Amino acid sequence: MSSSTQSGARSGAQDQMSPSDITALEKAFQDMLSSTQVKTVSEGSTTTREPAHEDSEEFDFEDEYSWLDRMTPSESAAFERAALETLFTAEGLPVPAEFRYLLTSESDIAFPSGNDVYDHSLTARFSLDETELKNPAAPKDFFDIQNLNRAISPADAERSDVQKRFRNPSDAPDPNAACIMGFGADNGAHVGVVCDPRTRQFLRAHPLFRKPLCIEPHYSAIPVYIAPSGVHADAGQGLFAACRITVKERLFREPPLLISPARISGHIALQFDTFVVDRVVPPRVRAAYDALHNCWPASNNAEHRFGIVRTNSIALNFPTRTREDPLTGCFQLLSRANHSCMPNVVFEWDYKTFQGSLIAVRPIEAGEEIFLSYTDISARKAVRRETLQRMYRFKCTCLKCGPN
Ligand SMILES: C[S@@+](CC[C@H](N)C(=O)[O-])C[C@H]1O[C@@H](n2cnc3c(N)ncnc32)[C@H](O)[C@@H]1O
Repeated sequence: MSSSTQSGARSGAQDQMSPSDITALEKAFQDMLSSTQVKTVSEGSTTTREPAHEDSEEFDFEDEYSWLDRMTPSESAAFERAALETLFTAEGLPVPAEFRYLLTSESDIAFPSGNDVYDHSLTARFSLDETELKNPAAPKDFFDIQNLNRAISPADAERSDVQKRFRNPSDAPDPNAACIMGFGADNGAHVGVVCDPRTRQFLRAHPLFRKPLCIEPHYSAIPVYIAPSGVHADAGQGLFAACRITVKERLFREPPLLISPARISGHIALQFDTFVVDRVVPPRVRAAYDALHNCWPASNNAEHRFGIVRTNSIALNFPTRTREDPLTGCFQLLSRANHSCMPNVVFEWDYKTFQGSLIAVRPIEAGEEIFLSYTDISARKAVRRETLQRMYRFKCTCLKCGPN
């Protein structure tokens, strides 16, 4: 499966954008494409260009934006429509409804950072909205987890093994997961978040709250592809380098599909089905989430969807949470990386831009599988094996562990 085949349904987020938002976004995007300036990111205090390749002297625009040439006919059509739309606005004419999309149902085009409309770059100003942070009122536009309870019928609950294993009336309400919210563009959240009330307050104050979240670079320009893993016959899919990747290169950034606490009660676990189905997340996100791997046995959809969270979540450091009690994220691409105790990439989460990324820790050749470590690689083999078996249900046979 290639990364572009995963991006199925139309993004609800983009559907809901106002014509002026779309125009501004389109203009910024066009400006960015025609710009001769290389966009910069700051690493700590130093501002540096993010290298496409360590060994390339000049930034190669043709190469960087070659995905424009590789657009499918429907993607091109979407661009044409967007251009038309810009014309309508310039003429002061109402924009016909059929032009109100920048995205097609097949495309998943996101906007590289550095534009001045939705700037997700690391140099962008980051300031939490103080009024929102001080606002004690429970916002109306969030689901109260208690209200979702009714979505699980008693019959379903009775049948569910998850229910039998975890459900305990004293679990509710779970302080770790008292609310469910969408984070991302208005009326079309890109990220579904299960969190505690304090985190909810922080997220509401985040500069990107209700803004479209972007994927960098565009999916078709990301130097990885998804294919059956070579690590083990049962390992499912894996991520592979599409070209040579140099050490310290950041492969891509992507926002999570879903965020949830690492420790979660059975009461909340059972809500995952409803949560994902109940349109808390838009169709694109739901489809991407459902396509992820589940290593846990499941006899119904609730168990299956909870299994996906358990299989694919990566710890994210949030200002509201401790290292011992983190929130975790499931990612469309990132979560496809398999484990090795000798990884070739590390994971990095940036709360400011709301994106996770993979960074190469050594050169990776084209066609080589990309591996993350799911556990503490300084721990003894027996400890690593036990952790991986307990949490991810596989026996690691990487070079460091050996076959036995
Ligand atoms: C986050 S997913 C990784 C992507 C997954 N392989 C897929 O098909 O989408 C984690 C699951 O992948 C499998 N896996 C990851 N690393 C593995 C390895 N080194 N050996 C065997 N299975 C592995 C296990 O089933 C694990 O629960």
